[in-house]
Amino acid sequence: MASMSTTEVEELVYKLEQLAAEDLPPSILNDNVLRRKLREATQSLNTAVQWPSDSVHLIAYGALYSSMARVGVDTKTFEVLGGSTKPMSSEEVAEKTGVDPVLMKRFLRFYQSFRWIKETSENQFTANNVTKALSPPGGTGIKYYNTVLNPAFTALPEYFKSHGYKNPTNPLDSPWQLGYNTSEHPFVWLQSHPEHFQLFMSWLPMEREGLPQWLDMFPFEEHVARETKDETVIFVDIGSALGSQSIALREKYPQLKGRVIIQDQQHVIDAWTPNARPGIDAMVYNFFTPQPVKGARAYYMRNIMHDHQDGQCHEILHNIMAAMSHDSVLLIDDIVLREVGAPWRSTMADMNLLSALAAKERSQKEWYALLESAGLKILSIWEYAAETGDSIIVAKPKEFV
Ligand SMILES: C[S@@+](CC[C@H](N)C(=O)[O-])C[C@H]1O[C@@H](n2cnc3c(N)ncnc32)[C@H](O)[C@@H]1O
Repeated sequence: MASMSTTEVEELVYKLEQLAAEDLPPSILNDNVLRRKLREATQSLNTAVQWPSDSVHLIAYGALYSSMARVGVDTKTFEVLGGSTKPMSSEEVAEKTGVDPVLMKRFLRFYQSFRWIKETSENQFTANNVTKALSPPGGTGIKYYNTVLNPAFTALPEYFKSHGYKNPTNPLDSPWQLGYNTSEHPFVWLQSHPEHFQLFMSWLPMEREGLPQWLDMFPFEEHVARETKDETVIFVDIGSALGSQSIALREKYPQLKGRVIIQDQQHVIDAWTPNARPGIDAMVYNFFTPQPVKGARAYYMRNIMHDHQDGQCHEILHNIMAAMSHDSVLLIDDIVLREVGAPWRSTMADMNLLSALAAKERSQKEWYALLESAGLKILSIWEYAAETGDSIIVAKPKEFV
């Protein structure tokens, strides 16, 4: 253990306070590695200095954070503060949001204590990076988790107790069904709950906001789309939702020749239609049935495999493999869990999948085992966001390698 004198620790505290007093400089914010190191080091230190009752309170109040964030989003408190160029008093925020001034004062006191907003002097508040993250469009994430997933999260203890602490593998008997008192699969349930479906669709494209994206790193044109013609199908986005990654691909390579196709269930394609983009074709398709688009350059799935157990993944993969040609690659965009020291963003995602779909994130070993057993060979894995372990897994049927 590094030994530091009391004076050295005081100097460190002073330096950290200086650093935190203003917005961090671009030299830190734009350096992903340095930024992550600082985040992790301060988090470890923060944990190490907690008194026992701090730890209990910070963890036990989890439900309150979610609810209070939701209140701030619903009342537009974060948005109002984020939109102001100067600090505001609680009365001013109350007037703009229509909240009782006494209540607003209590809200703002709470938010500043957790550093979701900044208190510049007595009764003067301003936005910080967290306030901005909770303002539109990011506040959608708060609504999504608070509305759609909290019932499943809340059901976890009772679910595990009543299921003998066995690893859930049946998507029709997961914490979701207990929390919602339903027997339906979540993807079916969402079809008859428009508010929840809308939140799901809105949140998906924003989930990785601020982190590096796969197209920043993966050389798509060089690896997948060389010498294409107008009629070449270059990208089939299977289970695309509203096509965020197909849109990103078109924006990154506006000159690229060839067709981009999104595929999803009927109600999702219906939601896409009013916002359809040129250069992207939409198709209703159930990935448990034979893939109708043959010989595409890339079959891409983001966050699809992680929604399913291995048996269902095999079905989906075999449907794709039967459509692939020598020139085709499979691109799986999912988390590859680190064997040691998995980051919290990836373990949260894993518990989220467990709660909603009795599904899971996979480690590198699990990915190799899954794809090998389906008859695929992994050619490479490109980790593009160390914060989450998000990666592109490039694979081909063994007979084409
Ligand atoms: C977790 S979302 C991922 C969406 C998108 N790929 C993304 O990363 O933003 C899963 C998607 O799979 C779609 N889906 C679920 N079951 C499907 C099926 N049987 N056939 C086609 N799509 C399906 C859902 O409608 C949803 O859009």
